[in-house]
Amino acid sequence: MSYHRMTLSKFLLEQRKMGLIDPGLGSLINDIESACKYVAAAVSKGKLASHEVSVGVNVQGEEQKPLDVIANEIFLKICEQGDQLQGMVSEEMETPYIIPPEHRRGKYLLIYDPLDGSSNLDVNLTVGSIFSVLRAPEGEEQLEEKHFLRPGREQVAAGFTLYGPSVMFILTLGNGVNGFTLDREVGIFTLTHPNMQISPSTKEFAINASNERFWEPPVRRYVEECIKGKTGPRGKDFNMRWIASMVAEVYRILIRGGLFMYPRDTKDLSKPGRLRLLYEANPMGFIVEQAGGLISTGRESILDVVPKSLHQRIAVILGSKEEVELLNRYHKDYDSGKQEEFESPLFATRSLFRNL
Ligand SMILES: O=P(O)(O)OC[C@H]1O[C@](O)(COP(=O)(O)O)[C@@H](O)[C@@H]1O
Ligand SMILES: [Mg+2]
Ligand SMILES: [Mg+2]
Repeated sequence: MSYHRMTLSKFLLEQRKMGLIDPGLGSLINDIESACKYVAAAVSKGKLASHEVSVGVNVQGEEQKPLDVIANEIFLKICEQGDQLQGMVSEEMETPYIIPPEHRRGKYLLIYDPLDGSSNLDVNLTVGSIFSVLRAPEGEEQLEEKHFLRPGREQVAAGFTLYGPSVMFILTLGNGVNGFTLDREVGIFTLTHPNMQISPSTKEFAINASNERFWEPPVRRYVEECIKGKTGPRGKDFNMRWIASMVAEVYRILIRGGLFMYPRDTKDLSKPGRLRLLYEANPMGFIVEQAGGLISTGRESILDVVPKSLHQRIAVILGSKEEVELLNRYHKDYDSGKQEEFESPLFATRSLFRNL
C-alpha cells in the first residue's frame, strides 16, 4: 500500500504553499493527471478500447492508431473543462484548439503528444503522453498560432507519463524532476522517485541504427567510437538500446543515465529530424536539463530554438551531460573542417557495422 507516501495532489499543494507555483498551474497539473489516468485505462484495454473510433492520417502524414485519437480526445475534454487554459496544441491536430469563451478563464497554454511511441501499441510495449505548459499571452484579444511558437526555455512545467508495467507521471515545475507511480487500486499517483538526477557519464547509447547510411559524420564518428569499446578511443565498452518510444528511452536515462539521439540525417532533406520540437523535444529537454542532463541538436541547445511552426521537426541529442558535450564537440569539429577523416568519400561508403 502507498498511503504513507506523498500524493501528487499533496505535492502540488506544497509547491503552492512555498510560492513556487500559482493555484492555476496546480489545478492544470491536476487536470493533466486526470487525463493521463483515463489514457492509462484506455491503453491497458488494448484492442478492447479501439472499436468505433475513426482514424485517419495526421498532419505529419502518419497513420493514426485508434488510441492516438482516443488519448487526444481525453486530453481535450478534461483540460478544457478544468478552466485553466486559453488553448491547446496537439500532435494529432493540425491547428491550435482555442478554448470556447465559457471555459477560457485560465492563464496557460498546453502543448501535448497524447500518445508517444504509438507504433509500439500493436506489440504491447511501453507508450506514454508528453506535455508542455506555457504562460498564455496577456491582454491578447485573439489567441493565435504564433502564441504557441515560443522557445522551450519559456516552459513553466513539463512532464510525461509511462503506460508500462507500472503507470508513472514524471514532472518538472522548473525546480527539479519528480516521479510518481500510480497505485492502480486506489487511483492515486504517489511520489516514488523524488529529485531524479541523470548521471553525467554513461556506457549506454540509443539510436535507430537502420538510419546509419543517412547520418552526418559527427554522429557516425560517435557511434563508431562507442562500438569499438575498450579497444577504441573511448576505452570502455558500451551497450546499445532502441525502444522506439521516446518516453521509455528518457525514463531509462533518468534512472541509469545514457544517451538518446534521433539526429539530423539525409533520409528526407525536407525534415531536419524525426521528432517534433514543441511537444517532444522541448518538454523532454526541460525535464532532462532539470535533472542535470543536456539536450542539443548537436549545434545548439534545443531549449533556445525559436519555433517556426507548430509541427516543426528537429534533431535531438539528449541525456548524460558528458556524452552530449562530446557530440556537440564532434559537430563543431566537423563544421569547422577539423574532422577531415570523416569527410573522406571512403568513410561515407563504409558501414559501421561491417568493417570494424
Ligand atoms: O520508428 P522510429 O523511426 O525508430 O522512431 C521512433 C520514434 O518515434 C516516436 O515514436 C514518435 O512519436 P509518436 O508515436 O508520437 O509519433 C518516438 O517516440 C520514437 O523515439
Ligand atoms: Mg511522439
Ligand atoms: Mg504521438
